[in-house]
Amino acid sequence: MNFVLRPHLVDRSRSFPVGSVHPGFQPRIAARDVPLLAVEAVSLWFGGTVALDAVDLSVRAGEIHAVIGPNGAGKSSLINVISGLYRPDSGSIRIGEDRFARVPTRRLARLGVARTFQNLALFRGLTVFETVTTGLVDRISAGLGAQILGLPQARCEARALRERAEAVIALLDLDEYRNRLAGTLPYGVQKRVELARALAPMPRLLLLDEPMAGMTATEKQRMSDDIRAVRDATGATIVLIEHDVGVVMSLSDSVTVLDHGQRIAFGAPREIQANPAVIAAYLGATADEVAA
Ligand SMILES: Nc1ncnc2c1ncn2[C@@H]1O[C@H](COP(=O)(O)OP(=O)(O)OP(=O)(O)O)[C@@H](O)[C@H]1O
Repeated sequence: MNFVLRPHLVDRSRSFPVGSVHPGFQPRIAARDVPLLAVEAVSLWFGGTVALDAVDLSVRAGEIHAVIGPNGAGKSSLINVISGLYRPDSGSIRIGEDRFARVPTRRLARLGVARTFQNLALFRGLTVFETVTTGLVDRISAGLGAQILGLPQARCEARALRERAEAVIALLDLDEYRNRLAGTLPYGVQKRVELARALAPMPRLLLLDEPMAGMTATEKQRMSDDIRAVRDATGATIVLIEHDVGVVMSLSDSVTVLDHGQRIAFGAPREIQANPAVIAAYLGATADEVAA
């Protein structure tokens, strides 16, 4: 992998149209029409409970794709299958050119996949900068001896990783917090730090399990802006679970709706909003409420 990072060029005030990539980052895949992720007829059972029932999903490179559905619909199970935590009972997962019956968790970083979890999981004793650099551990190739001795290769690598962390901190506007203990920051900022840590290895596929859970409306708006900025700056493909329909409709390029483990709808947010099955099954609301 060969990323070029120019943190001084990371400027969030610039707007990058879909299909372009921020000059501070060079992602591995930037082609938009190629499906980066394909979930093919995946089923997953827990005893007698079907969590995923022959679910298909296809996400093009550079898209923001939302997975929605009522409680117990299978959303987390789907993310856990894509990130290799669960082995599906049948079906396959394709990431880029590679197809798996079970995604190998140990190869996730090399496959260019990173994820966040529903619950915050930050080390309380680490600063924001240190937390972000923990996302880069898999990127260290110099041996321990070379690091201890400060050999040129190790020094060069350390500098590149530091620059990587700096670029992410700049992109997510975390500069003012960089030396603060991550666990002491307001909840919304901690979630941003978590996003920064996941982004640090420059994944081509970023899986976000309820990144806005428990947030106020203002924090959600901020997180939406951040997620969009990440996609626009890095070209990463983003799959996220979110309950707030308003957020999903304004943030996503495409949406999958699950109910009782089945995919009941897939399409652009506007189509989803008007889909009677979605309104009935997931939202339990009127079309007007969905559109609100
Ligand atoms: N580890 C597990 N063991 C047993 N059953 C499970 C497990 N994980 C999920 N399930 C079951 O699988 C189904 C799908 O659960 P999942 O957590 O994927 O749904 P979800 O859409 O993410 O729900 P929520 O919005 O409440 O987080 C549910 O019936 C759930 O009870």
